[in-house]
Amino acid sequence: MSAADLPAVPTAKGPLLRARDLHRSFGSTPALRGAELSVDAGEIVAVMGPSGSGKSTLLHCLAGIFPPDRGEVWFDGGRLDRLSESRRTELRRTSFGFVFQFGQLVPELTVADNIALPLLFNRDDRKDAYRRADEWLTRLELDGLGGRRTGELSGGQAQRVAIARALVIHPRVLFADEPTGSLDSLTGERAMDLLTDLARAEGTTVVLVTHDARVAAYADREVMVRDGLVTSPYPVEGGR
Ligand SMILES: Nc1ncnc2c1ncn2[C@@H]1O[C@H](COP(=O)(O)OP(=O)(O)OP(=O)(O)O)[C@@H](O)[C@H]1O
Repeated sequence: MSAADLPAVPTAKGPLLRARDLHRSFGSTPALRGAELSVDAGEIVAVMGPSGSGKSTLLHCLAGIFPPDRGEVWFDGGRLDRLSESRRTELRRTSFGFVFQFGQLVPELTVADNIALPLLFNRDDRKDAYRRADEWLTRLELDGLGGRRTGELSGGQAQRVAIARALVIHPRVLFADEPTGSLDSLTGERAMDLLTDLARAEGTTVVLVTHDARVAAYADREVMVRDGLVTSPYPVEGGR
């Protein structure tokens, strides 16, 4: 899906991703209570905040994993929250990459299979998909590991495979939720070095949820979520 398929485009230029007055509850538990966030193209933004403050829910709404109960999500000038479930799924497959803390790789498949998978889902040529997977293996310092099952990898290697798999489609936005949460600090720093260097080289926008200030320090900008609201920096004039 291209941005042209999204509903009416009111702005020629503006943030790539924007949340306006997002509300989302789970049963009687409010997770978001009017969250606002704007992210420019190419920006790396860290979303910080205490446990249970609504960070992951904000990320899930921004990525169209589920729609908010109320409020708006804009992507590339179009209303993401108004898309059908199937169009949101397609957008995630073609334009967004994801790195989570755990369990994102398919353990029965090899490292190369895992990285090529998003390309194969998008019906890319098989040979080309594996060639590109190979390139990303090198970029993530995983040379020689393409034939291994992902269950045989160290935590740091597995997380770098997950980063390669997220970036192989050249996503417009990379969503990362506690990407180093299961790693020791040195291994986590190496993963963050690679993630942010590659995102900057590719011009990929990154929304990074973390409670770790050392991880957030890799971002261009930090925002704080508290009690379902983005409290810092507060939205300022001109749409930010
Ligand atoms: N699927 C769900 N079902 C029920 N409640 C949920 C669900 N997801 C989130 N919540 C609740 O919504 C609130 C916000 O959760 P969320 O996971 O967004 O916070 P978070 O800041 O990412 O927390 P953490 O840092 O601990 O991952 C919490 O009270 C949480 O218990």
